[in-house]
Amino acid sequence: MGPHPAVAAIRLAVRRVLHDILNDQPASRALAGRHPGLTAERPPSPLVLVACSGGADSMALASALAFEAPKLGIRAGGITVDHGLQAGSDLRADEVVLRLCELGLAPVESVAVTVGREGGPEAAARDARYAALDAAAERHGATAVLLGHTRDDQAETVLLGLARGSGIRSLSGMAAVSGAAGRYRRPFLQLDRQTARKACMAQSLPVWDDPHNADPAYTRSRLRHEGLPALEKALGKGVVEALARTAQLSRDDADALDSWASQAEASVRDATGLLECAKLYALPPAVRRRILRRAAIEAGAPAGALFARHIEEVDRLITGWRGQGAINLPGKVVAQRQGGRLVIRQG
Ligand SMILES: Nc1ncnc2c1ncn2[C@@H]1O[C@H](COP(=O)(O)OP(=O)(O)OP(=O)(O)O)[C@@H](O)[C@H]1O
Repeated sequence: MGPHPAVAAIRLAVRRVLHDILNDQPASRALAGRHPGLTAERPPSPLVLVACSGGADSMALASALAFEAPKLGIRAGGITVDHGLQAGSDLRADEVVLRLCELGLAPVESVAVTVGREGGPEAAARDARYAALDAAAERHGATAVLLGHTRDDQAETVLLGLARGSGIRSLSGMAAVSGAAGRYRRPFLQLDRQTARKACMAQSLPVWDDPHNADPAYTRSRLRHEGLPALEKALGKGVVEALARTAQLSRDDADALDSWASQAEASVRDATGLLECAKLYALPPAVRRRILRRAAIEAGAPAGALFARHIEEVDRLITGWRGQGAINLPGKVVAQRQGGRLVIRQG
């Protein structure tokens, strides 16, 4: 008898990503060159880490990694991050370490982090977590780190972007591959949360439900427990899948527009490198605003603080010129129109 369908599904998702990781590896000769002790025939086997919170998604991911990696000659380890936000979180992290070891993963490590305040509690925890995962990947020489985001997480991310009124880049949600040198991989992005949970049950894997996930103080939690169920009730069950598809389509569109903007940028600068308003005016708004955004960031505006309304205001210097004064942007950056040129610089 084959494995439970949910277990088969999580394993297949992980197997595909492991194949991608192997295909993305530099040729064995190049590897052996960097490790002089090794011959071209025997490159070191790559290490893939799973980032595991102990929740159903990442426990399912860990179990599938432990099952699939050895068959492909890949070493599989795990990292759990202790955010220190709840009493006893250190004990919980120890428990996750134990479970990952029981799955046969090695190395397994728990990393304690200090969560700051910047950007709110969710963003601060995320920043601290990724910094710790990056450091762990470097320390262990890992080729990749797997994250347990599911299709449901993707749908939530798309909805949050939609509600913020930001552009298609934010509707494109999370990438299947991201981070430095494509370090982060999300094998479950096409898989629903229920499947991950069922796979844990079928394998008798104990899972931990993060109370934050159910805490109505968190926007994402409200969306998960109230927003999406209401949408499903109104629009039908396929809404999560459709939102995930929206993410993929938006990503392709956003990539195309970004590359259009990169190409167009050179053609709208004068000999001294300043942006020419008439040439900017002739561009489609989506391309023009991308160029403006990039120029503002280049001048020193922090990307995270630069919102659509800022760029719209700068855009009005081009499309609605009536002698406006300088526009202040985050990071003490100032945009102003001077004799048919747009000057964006730190003031
Ligand atoms: N404390 C942690 N330690 C290590 N990795 C984590 C931690 N928290 C989250 N992650 C990683 O980030 C992914 C997404 O986390 P998030 O908290 O958004 O989702 P989740 O629904 O709680 O996931 P899970 O069910 O796996 O806990 C997780 O699947 C896991 O890979």
